[in-house]
Amino acid sequence: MTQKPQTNVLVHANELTCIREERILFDELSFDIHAGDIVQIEGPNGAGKTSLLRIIAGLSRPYAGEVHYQGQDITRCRDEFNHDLLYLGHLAGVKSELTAEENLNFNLRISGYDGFDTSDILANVNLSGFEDALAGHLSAGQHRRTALARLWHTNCRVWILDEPFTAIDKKGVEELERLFIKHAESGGCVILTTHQDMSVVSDEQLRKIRLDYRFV
Ligand SMILES: Nc1ncnc2c1ncn2[C@@H]1O[C@H](COP(=O)(O)OP(=O)(O)OP(=O)(O)O)[C@@H](O)[C@H]1O
Repeated sequence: MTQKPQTNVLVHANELTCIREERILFDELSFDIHAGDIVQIEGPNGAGKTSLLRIIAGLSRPYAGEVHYQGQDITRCRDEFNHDLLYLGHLAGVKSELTAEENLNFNLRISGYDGFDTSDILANVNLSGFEDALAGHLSAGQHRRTALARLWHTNCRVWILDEPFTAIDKKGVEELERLFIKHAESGGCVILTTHQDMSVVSDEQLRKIRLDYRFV
């Protein structure tokens, strides 16, 4: 089913149903995500938050329903959607055998960016002096920051971030929150999961979509 797009709806979830191991995680779930939205998918462990993010990102298929990007089913505008999508999963896509700088370079290049001063970008995430450290030798928080560094340099409008604050210290979380606000204000959207409360993004700026663990 193709929906008529509202002008500022970026992502539309249309009656999504997800079943895992014979358990219905969510059923006929629909929502719109607009330009300017910061949306937290919340719910207890195992409720289906990561499953929902992966479906929105087109990484896995729902049992039923579709995801639309700017009015088109994402299975029919995959190139355009992927071009505008930045997905950061649990495992964050950081290679332990590469340095922090090599990881960032790699991630920027596969997203089509080249020739940038990566040391400036790493400075944004407090990794100055660690450019040449192997990611495998970094602390958990520094490892995560290596993955997050690309957020400071992307033109992608849709950010889907699975637990971006994991292992990040308080100041780092606040910097990320400010970046989310800036991104939303410039016409993008952020869809994230976190078990932490946010302190910079206000209740008015944050939309929540709740999933509850179901017993069937
Ligand atoms: N590919 C899969 N195959 C089978 N079961 C899966 C798969 N992916 C997720 N599940 C199951 O679906 C349920 C929801 O998992 P999911 O990772 O989406 O939850 P979550 O809400 O993100 O949890 P958490 O807060 O712990 O990260 C879990 O019971 C999980 O074991």
